[in-house]
Amino acid sequence: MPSFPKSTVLGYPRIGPRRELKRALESYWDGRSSRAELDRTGAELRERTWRRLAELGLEGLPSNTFSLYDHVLDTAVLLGAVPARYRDADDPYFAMARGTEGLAPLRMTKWFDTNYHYIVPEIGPDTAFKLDAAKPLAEVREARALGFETRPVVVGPVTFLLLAGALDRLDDVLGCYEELLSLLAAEGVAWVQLDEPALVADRTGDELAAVRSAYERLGGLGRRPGLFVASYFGDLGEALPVLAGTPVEAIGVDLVRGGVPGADLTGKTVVAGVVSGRDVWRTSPERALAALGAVRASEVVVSTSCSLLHVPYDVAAEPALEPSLRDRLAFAEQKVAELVALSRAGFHESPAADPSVALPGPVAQEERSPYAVRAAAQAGHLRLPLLPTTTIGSFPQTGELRAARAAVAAGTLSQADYERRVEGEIERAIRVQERLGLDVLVHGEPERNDMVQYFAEHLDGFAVTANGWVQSYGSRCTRPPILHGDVGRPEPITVRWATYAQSLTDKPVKGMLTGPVTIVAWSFVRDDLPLRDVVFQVADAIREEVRDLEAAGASIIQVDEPALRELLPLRRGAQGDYLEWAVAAYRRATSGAGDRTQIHTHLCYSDAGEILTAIDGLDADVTTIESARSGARILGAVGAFERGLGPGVYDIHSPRVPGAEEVEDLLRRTVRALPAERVWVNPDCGLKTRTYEQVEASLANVVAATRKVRAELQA
Ligand code: MET
Ligand SMILES: [Zn+2]
Repeated sequence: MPSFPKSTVLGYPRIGPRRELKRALESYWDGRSSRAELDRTGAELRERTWRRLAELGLEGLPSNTFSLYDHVLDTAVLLGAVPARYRDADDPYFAMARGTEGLAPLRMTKWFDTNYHYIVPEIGPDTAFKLDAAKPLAEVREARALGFETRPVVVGPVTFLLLAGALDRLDDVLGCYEELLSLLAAEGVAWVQLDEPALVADRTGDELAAVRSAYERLGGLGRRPGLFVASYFGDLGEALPVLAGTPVEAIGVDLVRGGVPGADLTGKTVVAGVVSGRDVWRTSPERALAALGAVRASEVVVSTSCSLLHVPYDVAAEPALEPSLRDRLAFAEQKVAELVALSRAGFHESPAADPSVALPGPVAQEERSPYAVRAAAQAGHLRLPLLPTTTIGSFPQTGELRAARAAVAAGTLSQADYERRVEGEIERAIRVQERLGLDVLVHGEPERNDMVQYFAEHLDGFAVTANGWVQSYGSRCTRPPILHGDVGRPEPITVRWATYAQSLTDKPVKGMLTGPVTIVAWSFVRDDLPLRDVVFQVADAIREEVRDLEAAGASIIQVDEPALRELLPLRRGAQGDYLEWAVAAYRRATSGAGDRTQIHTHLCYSDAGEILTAIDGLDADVTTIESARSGARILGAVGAFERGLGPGVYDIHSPRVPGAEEVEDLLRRTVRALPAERVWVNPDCGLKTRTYEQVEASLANVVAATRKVRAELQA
């Protein structure tokens, strides 16, 4: 077996330094450009990446890390797992990813504990696997034509099947992997990378046995490339000795989140992930070298802890960042330079020390009164009808508003003119809600580009980037803020908009905030501080905002935590501790509110059932939660929930307008599962991605259905 190159990355960003792929995809989807043009953009981005990695001195270049949408979907195509209903679509790949007129897309969910979303493969007992190796082979050849030998990267068989909930199909799928390895060997490929991140979560004995048999079988193949099994996002734990006992030549371990393997791995190459792929901070050479030195193996390769897909491209594209912060940052390009330095001289310059912060101490936690006391105080004050109707916060973000924000940034629109437009949007949203007859209104969030970035822009201790885009799914990217210092709230953030909205109506308007866990989950956070302390500090800033909203007259304040589930540790053993401090942070942010102030929270993902106890622990007076999209499955689990609950009756992820009967049906199911006095009626999530036309028609049906069910209950 040829030896493994001295330095490598497990994967690289693919959206393009200026989101070239996003533009090419969206223009192709809209019919403004051809497939050939899209493919040309893809080829340019791949070439650019290989050239840049080689220029920086990286030895082991990956291929097949590019994707037009998602690498898990690519793997499904590779294995022939395309459900029959998509095969006749004009473009089956994008039909699976995005749906067509008559065809819903495949399900999408979050990739382990990241904010990247993958397409969930649909595999049944009848799925006929059949290898289609066109993509990895084409990329190997394309790179070779440019003078680069590459290592194709493919999702491994165990992770792929676990994500699809179909590990029982292992034998069938392994036939395809064997065939792939033979083809790659015939192509002259020296190494292949099989990604098995699922091995860093708790696995049963049967699952570990599947790992053993899979890699014994693939390893036993006569003519094949070297096998590199990559794990990431945590420690391999029990899976390490299992893998080490198979004939695979190289094992990738995450030494940022996991520990240095205690076992002696002589005979294997260890691809040591010492440069983090999950944050934006420069690597401490001392720590990296110590970890590299402690690995006992035949060869040690310097690598990233996971694919660099989860970080932006280049710090050099951020001239506006403060120099003292910029010097501490490493995006993908800088991380590659670190790897090369670590592999060559075994040393590189230490990053500047992080500034010290005043970590929040324990607060004398004021607890709110018991729910019954609060509920009575709120009922007397709010005087809401049975089955109150509300929405989740955002109203449609119009193109004009986005253009206005860009114009402010470009200096062609004054701040005062922009603020007048925001007020105009608030007024529009309030009028629409009044006309529809909703009971609890929202201001519509027109001032927010994003529910986290907006707060980051107004809090001390955060920086926002100009080009720091990270792929979230398909063509969608976010720019996570960077939490780098002491978090503080220099002045009220949302109060003026909330007050303006309330001045327009007699109905209650909810104050609208993002919770501390979500702000931290969707930011790049300092790696030298315990996450818990950082979250508490953010909680204290939100707490001040809650108090100011209350003082300004808000009778209802919503604090959203849609990312509560996302930070849940992959190993069960660590989950309890996390949930405890996450819940404590939420309560710290909200417990300053008086009994008469109704606290709402909002969560949106289909598997909320798993953390229902923690959601209950948030102690919010009202919880709105996604339900319609997942066929109201959550209703089976929420019967014991003792406070207000609004399982969504309108799936806002689809442009479809739900009929009044459909909403009525969902609502009837809800009032059968829960006491009617506790039920709220609302959509699954915010309305920002919808049009006013869709929203008005849908909400009219929601209100009509509610009135009907309400009248029956009161009869
Ligand atoms: C992803 S949860 C979104 C909540 C936010 N208040 C909104 O309505 O957009
Ligand atoms: Zn939501």
